[in-house]
Amino acid sequence: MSVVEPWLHVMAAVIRGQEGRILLAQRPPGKHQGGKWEFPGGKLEVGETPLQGLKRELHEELGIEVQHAQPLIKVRHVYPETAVLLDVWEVDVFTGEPHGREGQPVGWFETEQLSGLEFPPANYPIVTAARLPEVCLITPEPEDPAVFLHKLEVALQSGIRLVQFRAKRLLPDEYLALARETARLAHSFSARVLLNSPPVMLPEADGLHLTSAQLWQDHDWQPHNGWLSASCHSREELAQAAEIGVDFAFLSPVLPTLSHPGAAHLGWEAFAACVEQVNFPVYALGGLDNSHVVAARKRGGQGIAAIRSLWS
Ligand SMILES: Nc1nc2c([nH]c(=O)n2[C@@H]2O[C@H](COP(=O)(O)OP(=O)(O)OP(=O)(O)O)[C@@H](O)[C@H]2O)c(=O)[nH]1
Ligand SMILES: [Mg+2]
Repeated sequence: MSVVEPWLHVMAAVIRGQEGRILLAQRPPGKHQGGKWEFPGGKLEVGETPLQGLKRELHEELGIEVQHAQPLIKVRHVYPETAVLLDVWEVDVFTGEPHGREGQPVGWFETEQLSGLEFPPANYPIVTAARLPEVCLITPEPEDPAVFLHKLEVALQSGIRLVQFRAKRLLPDEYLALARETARLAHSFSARVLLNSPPVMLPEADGLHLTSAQLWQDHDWQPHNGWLSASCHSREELAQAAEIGVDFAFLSPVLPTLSHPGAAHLGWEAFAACVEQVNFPVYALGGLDNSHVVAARKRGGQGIAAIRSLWS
């Protein structure tokens, strides 16, 4: 990311309503990026904290009072006219009926409708972050397929909506057969499945996940369908993931893990510093469970990913 100072600090909100629908506004025709859909918000004023600025903007533009909000993602983007830092928060509790107080059209959209709308160019990673859940299950090495699918169903019943199918010891045909079953079962819960380094990409998968070694291979990884994600363990790997155009990443190990007890880990401070340098969502991974979601969000992360703590 090029360093252009000063960044114009803009607060913007992913406002969640009933059934997770998201409130968008249309930018007035005469303004920068006019006519496009936006996450409501505006410029932070001198002396305001980000949360104060967010609350003020949403009151001014929509007439709502924010009751609860937490950081979702920060995106830096350089337009020919201005360099913006979009500081995006997720608002899940508010009072008042949102309406366009400045005459701008507003509407509620399903997350799946977002990719079909026209946004300012800076918004692509925000749309990804809005579509991704806070928690991602990474599957443990499958032993018996029937037992594996049963445990996967239990996880899906408990609310898992993103699964990274990881199976390093299966033969290619076994991998693909179980990956198809995993996608079929996950889709019946409206959950999505990323395939971790599959022998070939399957059309029924929702994304391709790369190992950190694959990041450095001279290969065009962009899948025809779905997201591209990657495993990273350092700033260098995150920068390389940005270079090849991943949609999001997993950064590990954040805390000590049971599988590698004595190994070095990043800690939350280094996690936050690494996340700050990229413009895409990053899941914290390593020694984490559901209770760490808030900590990950506070450090700029999308949420947490785990194997052990999310599997029965
Ligand atoms: N609010 C908002 N601004 C965005 C988004 N995406 C994006 O590139 N921007 C850019 O961020 C900048 C600040 O936005 P703004 O026009 O809402 O600022 P504001 O509410 O304070 O308006 P004002 O200039 O009338 O006081 C603009 O250059 C806008 O194009 C988005 O999703 N939401
Ligand atoms: Mg605005």
